[in-house]
Amino acid sequence: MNTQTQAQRGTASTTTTPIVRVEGVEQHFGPVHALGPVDLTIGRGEFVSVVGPSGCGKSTLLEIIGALQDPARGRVEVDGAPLTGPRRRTAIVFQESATLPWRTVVDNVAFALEVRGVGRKERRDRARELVEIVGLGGFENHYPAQLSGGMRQRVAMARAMSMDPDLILADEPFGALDEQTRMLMAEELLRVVETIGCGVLFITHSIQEAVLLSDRVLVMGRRPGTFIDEVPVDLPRPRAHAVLAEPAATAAQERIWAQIRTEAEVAMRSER
Ligand SMILES: Nc1ncnc2c1ncn2[C@@H]1O[C@H](COP(=O)(O)OP(=O)(O)OP(=O)(O)O)[C@@H](O)[C@H]1O
Repeated sequence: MNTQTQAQRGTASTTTTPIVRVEGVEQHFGPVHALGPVDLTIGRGEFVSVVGPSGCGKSTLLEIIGALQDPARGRVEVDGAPLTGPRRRTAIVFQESATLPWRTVVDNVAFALEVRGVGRKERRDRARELVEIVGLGGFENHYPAQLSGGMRQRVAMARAMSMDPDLILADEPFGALDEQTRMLMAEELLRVVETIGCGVLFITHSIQEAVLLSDRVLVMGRRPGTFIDEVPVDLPRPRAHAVLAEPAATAAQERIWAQIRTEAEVAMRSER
């Protein structure tokens, strides 16, 4: 896949080495061939989404790139080096990212900095800045139980950002939120990613969300998942929801839907 254009667009680094390079990656769980083989390149500062039917292997791919599981076959390079274990600058955000219930919002965000040995004053200052960025200003001293699900997910996002990530791996991060909060969070994420310029691998079931956020959308076929289409999203940035009405956005959504429709139908029938 040609990611040169996106790699050059990236602001996080002067080098054009992609942040992620995956070659021939496969996963098997006993007799279950869960994934691949897949190849994938993510440029620096590039936002890539993966959509595909339930159970096709999307989370498996993300977990392999996050070093949460080893692939059965293939190679993964992050930031130009073979992946040997979890990386400090890879931030992972899940649907139900855990917050620490006994810590306030600001102390939850400061936690990753604390683990890295950053001094108390510096980490609190940085955490307050991030809390502000994700729109939780005024809630610094609240505890997770006093927040809505959407607000807790913002805490998780701020904590991920506190790690100064060059790569964010997000697995349905807004999947548990209501539609309205989800839309607001997607715009928030856009703003954050456009500010820090890191690479993103984003897994979603929402074609609309994928088109709104991404430079490219990869469509995965049913299990064992391989990429069956790559849809570039040629829309200017910064973006907001209004861009979804543009012809380039509707064309991209229709193309993606046409690709996954058959896959999803077959996958659904085989689950029955
Ligand atoms: N640890 C495991 N042991 C056995 N099978 C697994 C394991 N993890 C995943 N699988 C199987 O591998 C396949 C791919 O799973 P994965 O979670 O990656 O799919 P997905 O595309 O993320 O699904 P969804 O969209 O429903 O979240 C599924 O059939 C799943 O049941």
